[in-house]
Order: sequence, then C-alpha cells, then structure tokens
Amino acid sequence: MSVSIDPATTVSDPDWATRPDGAQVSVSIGDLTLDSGATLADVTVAFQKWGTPTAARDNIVLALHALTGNSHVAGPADDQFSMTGWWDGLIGPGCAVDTDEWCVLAPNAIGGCFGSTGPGSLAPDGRPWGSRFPRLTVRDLVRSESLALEALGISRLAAVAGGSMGGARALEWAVTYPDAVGAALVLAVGARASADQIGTQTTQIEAIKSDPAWQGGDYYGTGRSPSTGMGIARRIAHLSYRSDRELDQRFENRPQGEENPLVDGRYSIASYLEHQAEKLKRRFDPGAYVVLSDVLNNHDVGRDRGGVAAALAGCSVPTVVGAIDSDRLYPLYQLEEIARELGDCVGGLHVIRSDAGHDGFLTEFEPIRELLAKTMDVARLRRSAD
Ligand SMILES: CC(=O)SCCNC(=O)CCNC(=O)[C@H](O)C(C)(C)COP(=O)(O)OP(=O)(O)OC[C@H]1O[C@@H](n2cnc3c(N)ncnc32)[C@H](O)[C@@H]1OP(=O)(O)O
Ligand SMILES: N[C@@H](CCO)C(=O)O
Repeated sequence: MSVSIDPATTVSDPDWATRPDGAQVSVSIGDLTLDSGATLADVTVAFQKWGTPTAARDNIVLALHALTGNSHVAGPADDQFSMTGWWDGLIGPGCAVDTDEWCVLAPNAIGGCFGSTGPGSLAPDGRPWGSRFPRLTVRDLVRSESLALEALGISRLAAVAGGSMGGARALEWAVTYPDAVGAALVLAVGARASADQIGTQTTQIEAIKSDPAWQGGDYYGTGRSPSTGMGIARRIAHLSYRSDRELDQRFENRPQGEENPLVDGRYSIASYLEHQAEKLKRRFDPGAYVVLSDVLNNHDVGRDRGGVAAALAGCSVPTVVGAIDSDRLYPLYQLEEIARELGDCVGGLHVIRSDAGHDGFLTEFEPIRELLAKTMDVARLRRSAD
C-alpha cells in the first residue's frame, strides 16, 4: 500500500517488534480524512502483537476482529481484556498461524472502545467526542490501519484474516490494496450490507438512542450510560448470531429454572439473552456499538468501484472464503457471491457445517483452523515467490 503519513505520526513503543507475545503498541497517525469528506483529528490505532517481525517485515499477518471484538485474539482473559482471545489456540507457536514463522498484528477498530480512537476518546479540545464523532466506513477503518502499519515500517501483509466485521475489513483490505496483501481469509460476511442486516442493525441503534441515558450521544462523563438500550440491542443481535435450530435444542419453550413464565417468570431463552446483554454491558461502550453498527450498515465493497461484481473481479489477492451453513445473519448466498465473483478465490466456497449460526466463525475451532492453515499455505507460497 502506499499512503502518505501525517507528520504528527508517533509510535508509542519504538521497540514494539521485540516485545513479548500480546504486547500492546499504539500508533498516533494524526488527522484522518474520511470517506464522508470529514476529518477525524488526532487518530490513534492500538494493536496487539504475537510473534516477531522479520527485518524485511515480510511475515506480517493482520487479524481483524468483529463488531464487539478487540485486539485480544489469543491468550487468556486478563485485567484489560475480560475474555479469552477470540481465536485462542489458532494463533501461537505451532498453531494454524504459527507465530514462530508469522508475526500477527491485531488492530482495534477505530470507532470502538479498546484503545483506538472512538466516540468515548478525548477530542483535541479535551472533551469526549460523543455526538461529534463522525460516521465511519469499513474503508476508513482499513485506511487507519494501513497508515498505522506504515508508521511501523510495514508496507506489505503476508495475510489478512477475519470474520463478520473482521471479514468486511479483510475483504476491503484485499480489494483496496491488492498489491500489498499476500492472501486473505474472509469469513461470515457479505460483499455489501443487505436490507435484512441494515434492518436489524438500525433497530439495534434505535434501541440505544431511545434510552434516556443516551443524551444525544453526549453521555460520557455524566455518570449515566445507555446500557439498557445496548442490552436490548445485544439481545436482538445475539438471536441473529445463533441459529433457530440450536436455540430450540438448547432452550425449547422451557421456563428458566423454577420460574413460571405464565405468572411473572422468564423463559430460559430470555434468561440466556439477558445474560449475554449483561456481559456486553460490562465490556462495551454503547456509543461504539452505534458507530460500528453503522459501519456494518454502510459496508459495500462495490461503492464507487462500479458495483460489487466489478470490485470483486478486480481483486487479485488469493482469498479463502468461508461460510457457516446455519448463519442467518450472513446467509450462504452472500458468501457464494463473494466466492463466485472474486478474481482469485482459493478452492471455491468453504461451507462449515454447524448449528452455531453466525457465531460459528468464533466457535467452530477445527474448520476455522483448517481455513487459517490453508490461508497461511497460500501466504507462504506467495512470500517465497516474491
Ligand atoms: C471476532 C471477535 O472478536 S467477536 C467477539 C467475540 N466475543 C464475543 O462475541 C463475546 C460474546 N460471547 C459470545 O458471543 C459467545 O460467548 C461466543 C460466541 C464467544 C461463544 O459462544 P458459546 O461458547 O457457544 O457460548 P454460549 O452462547 O453458549 O453462551 C454461554 C453462556 O451463556 C450462559 N447461559 C446458558 N444458558 C443460560 C440461561 N438459561 N440463562 C442464563 N445464562 C445462560 C452460560 O452460563 C454461559 O455463560 P458465560 O459465558 O458467562 O460462561
Ligand atoms: N459475537 C460477535 C458477533 C458479531 O460478529 C461479536 O459480538 O462481535
């Protein structure tokens, strides 16, 4: 990729390359011009790193998280990240992405709440961005990542990989910078947002904005947060992340424990969704949920590129494409389109048989391991051909 670095660019830790696995580094990339034409001032992109970059920086793999994910792709839960890494066991010494060979970087998306600039960050005037935070696109996220990588001395990626919003980012990486990406793994995402996805995501956004604690988006520092609205959003979202079959097998129409839904008790599924909502409230910012859901809504790899088919056909990056057969958020036909139209799809569409639904890109360890290994095989061939 070729990007022009803002003179304000700084790297928090100049020795980041030799730091141990899981090390964090943040890069201030200065002002970022957005697709909307607006400028986001003083942007920081925060990463975690596993493995060691070569002197030539030719072994870098970008692991891209989904909507509420973060840079913690491997390792146990710790003080900063309350969850086990989302691809734990897939990235590390001897794993599918072998960090004795590859150096994995996982950037936190801008617009989020894990160290990269988001709506809860302080703007240059010292106040939280809040309602002033601009709308972002997947391409804005990818551009911020490419600027940060340039500042780390990285101009080429051996591979990019991700699912869901991470898959949208991986696809945009491949289409935007085909000469700078060796191989890609795109999981559980479409080439553009569908009416169904925009419908459910705008409904979730409305749930957050209709919480009185939203305060027009300027709730930071007020002591009140629209977490009730985000809890409702997460319940709606979580249903779309799992399959009807799996949920019914697990919960049927059973009551929760001894509770009686015919009086004032809950159904088991309602209790489960409440649990998922409560967990998200503890680790995610509603404002970031709104910004990144909007990013998913405007995802369209064909925008200003002559449409989806033309954009995908023009992409020369060898790309492994994977779908989960029970994914009702990103149904099979959307992944079939990507696999069919891409300039260089490796082995056609890989369909993962699972009842886990969309979340299968996180839970189906063995099939994801195989797809990651396949992607790294392609990356290795391309690296040796360079
Ligand atoms: C790429 C990225 O980074 S995306 C971000 C990844 N992480 C997340 O999305 C975090 C949210 N977590 C999840 O979505 C899921 O936990 C996944 C996808 C990571 C894993 O899914 P699974 O292992 O299938 O978990 P599952 O959906 O069964 O949930 C289990 C939880 O529900 C709870 N639960 C199950 N039944 C009930 C019930 N009737 N009432 C209340 N809670 C219940 C379990 O106790 C368990 O709780 P715990 O997670 O606090 O231990
Ligand atoms: N469980 C995932 C689903 C969205 O892809 C998340 O919360 O980000």
